[in-house]
Amino acid sequence: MKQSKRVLVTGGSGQLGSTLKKAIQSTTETIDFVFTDSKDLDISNLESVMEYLNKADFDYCINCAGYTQVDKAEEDEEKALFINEHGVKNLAKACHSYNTILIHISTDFVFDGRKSSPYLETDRPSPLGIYGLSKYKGEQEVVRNMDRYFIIRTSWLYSEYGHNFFKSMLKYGRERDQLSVVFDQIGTPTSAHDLVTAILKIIVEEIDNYGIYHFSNEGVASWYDFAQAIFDINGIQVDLKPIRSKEYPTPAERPSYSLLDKSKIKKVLKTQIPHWRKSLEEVSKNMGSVK
Ligand SMILES: NC(=O)C1=CN([C@@H]2O[C@H](COP(=O)(O)OP(=O)(O)OC[C@H]3O[C@@H](n4cnc5c(N)ncnc54)[C@H](OP(=O)(O)O)[C@@H]3O)[C@@H](O)[C@H]2O)C=CC1
Ligand SMILES: Cc1cn([C@H]2C[C@H](O)[C@@H](COP(=O)(O)OP(=O)(O)O[C@H]3O[C@@H](C)C(=O)[C@@H](O)[C@H]3O)O2)c(=O)[nH]c1=O
Repeated sequence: MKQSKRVLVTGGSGQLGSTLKKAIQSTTETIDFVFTDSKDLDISNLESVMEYLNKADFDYCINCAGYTQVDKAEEDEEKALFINEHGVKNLAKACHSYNTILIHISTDFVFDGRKSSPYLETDRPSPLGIYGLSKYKGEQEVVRNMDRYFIIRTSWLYSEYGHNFFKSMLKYGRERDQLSVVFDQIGTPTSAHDLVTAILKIIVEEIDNYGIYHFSNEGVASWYDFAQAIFDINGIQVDLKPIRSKEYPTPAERPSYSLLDKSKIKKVLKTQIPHWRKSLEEVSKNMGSVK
């Protein structure tokens, strides 16, 4: 008889993968995790993916791998699609062949932001840029190639690991006297720790309501609000100026509104989700940056 669940993690050295690695150090559950990074397991190589899944009897695969550079993707379309579409297709096919449940992470950037109420899982994606398009195409490959999957769309992920807006603001806020941040893009920051908690709950409780889910922290913010809260909580004095997106031109257009409706995941996991401000205080404490 099988002793404990076996979980394969791809993209294990990125922000989400590192957060997951940290979280399992304090879990009391008997789950065997195998963390891989892009050198151990390149998801864009079908042969390697098949070989890896064949090696062990994995119950779950958590796909933390992805191409995540939103602006660079505009000039790097081929690479973004190779990882976020083709790579995810490989994982979906292999997971299907080896009876492994796939937990795949997607993004609020699959939406165009033209709605004015929180996006539901059933709303039609219409990405504005290449990154969002590549993530949407990846979602479609999962849906097309397998049955037992969770696609979790999340937004504005941050933590003490990897590259993210929270860490950029801590750096710039300390280096500069003045900063300008857009106030006309509205969404919700998500602590990677809270997302990991939800992912682990799916596995531990063997949730079998497969499908697409939305997950972010509770509450609403603009990037300007988020930056201001980062500075307040971390005791950083900087002159922060609210600006419109047109005053901060970027290669990729971002959705002006990308709030995610989380009713479905809260109901299925029978859980509450912390407000983004509360989680920001936690992550700031972990970072050791609170004054
Ligand atoms: N960051 C955010 O704000 C949000 C992220 N997401 C999604 O969450 C997921 C995790 O994001 P996050 O942790 O922030 O991203 P990171 O960029 O921090 O990590 C992604 C990881 O994927 C790895 N990777 C890239 N290409 C491959 C490949 N071909 N095979 C295997 N691994 C590969 C990278 O490794 P290497 O560095 O060696 O290339 C990196 O470690 C992504 O799918 C992303 O789209 C969703 C919403 C918001
Ligand atoms: C650094 C900076 C950014 N901005 C703006 C640019 C942009 O519109 C917004 C967010 O900036 P960033 O480029 O850091 O974040 P961005 O890479 O757009 O973040 C996105 O990443 C991908 C992976 C996702 O899936 C999304 O959910 C989202 O988190 O803030 C400023 O206005 N001032 C600044 O000083």
